Amino acid sequence: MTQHELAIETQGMTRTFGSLKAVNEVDLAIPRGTIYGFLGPNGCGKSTSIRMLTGLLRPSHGDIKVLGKTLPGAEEALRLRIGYMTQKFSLYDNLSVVENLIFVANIYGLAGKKAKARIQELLKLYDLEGQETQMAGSMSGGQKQRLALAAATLHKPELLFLDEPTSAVDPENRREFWERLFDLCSVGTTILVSTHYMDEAERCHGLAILEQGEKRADGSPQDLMQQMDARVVEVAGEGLRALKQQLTTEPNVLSAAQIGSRLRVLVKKQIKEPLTWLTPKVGQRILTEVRPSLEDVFVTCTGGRHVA
Ligand SMILES: Nc1ncnc2c1ncn2[C@@H]1O[C@H](COP(=O)(O)OP(=O)(O)OP(=O)(O)O)[C@@H](O)[C@H]1O
Repeated sequence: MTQHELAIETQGMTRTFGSLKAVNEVDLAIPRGTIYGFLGPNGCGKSTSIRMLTGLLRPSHGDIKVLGKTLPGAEEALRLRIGYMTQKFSLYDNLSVVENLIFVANIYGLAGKKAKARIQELLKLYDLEGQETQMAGSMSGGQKQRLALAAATLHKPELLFLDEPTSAVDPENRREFWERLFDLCSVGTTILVSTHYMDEAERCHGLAILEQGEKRADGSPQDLMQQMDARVVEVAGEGLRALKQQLTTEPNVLSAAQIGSRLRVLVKKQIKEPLTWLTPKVGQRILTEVRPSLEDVFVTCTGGRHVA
């Protein structure tokens, strides 16, 4: 892939805080026009990575190219080309919906008729008509999120960074939000979104699994599931809590987690016949090999240390 087709390219991107390596030697190659996810638990370095890629934080070392420009150095040139929606609602609670949007428009040098027209367009697009004069602080989580997305995209950025954008909204609003992201993507916007939700990560074209500042895996959700280093077996029957305790002591079992009335067991790939291998360990219970999920990939990549 040529450089022009990549929205983001990093080699060895690293950021330390004292002795802590918050982001450690991360390589990325994110194609333009895609939705790319950072999946990982709290503290794995998602926000720190995004802050470096937006030019807000200097890397300790490593090469970063965003929309073909080198960071640090091109912050000002990139300012109008990228959008950033932070983890916390970053607009003014005591300004109205329209006042917030006018404020953001001014930051991007948009005023007068042009600003007014763009704001009207956004109010319609993000379902905020009728709420123009409402104080942002009094809006629901879903409405605030739509307003924040309107603000982050007001200047029609080519590249949009979203840091855990849906942590404060319910499943229905999350779903709707993702539909909006695909609308933006369909008109050419590249989106980098961080999340700790598996279902969100599964919607991305590509994703990186991050843990303790390091990239553990990278690829499309489908490829990651297919190439996983473990096989998945579900066990149905009695006494699953005790069985779980027993199986997690096995070195070849990466994890065993109960899902309803079944125990989902991840067996290392070096065991060629997981069903045969497990049979003597589970007594009369019923075994079925099932297809991996992204959550299984995540657990496998992180060595079973994190169970979402
Ligand atoms: N300015 C800072 N000074 C010191 N340590 C920091 C700073 N910013 C981040 N860290 C540390 O770097 C690590 C990565 O933090 P980061 O915020 O990037 O994680 P995250 O994956 O975004 O998690 P979360 O979702 O909880 O924000 C954490 O251990 C955090 O405490």
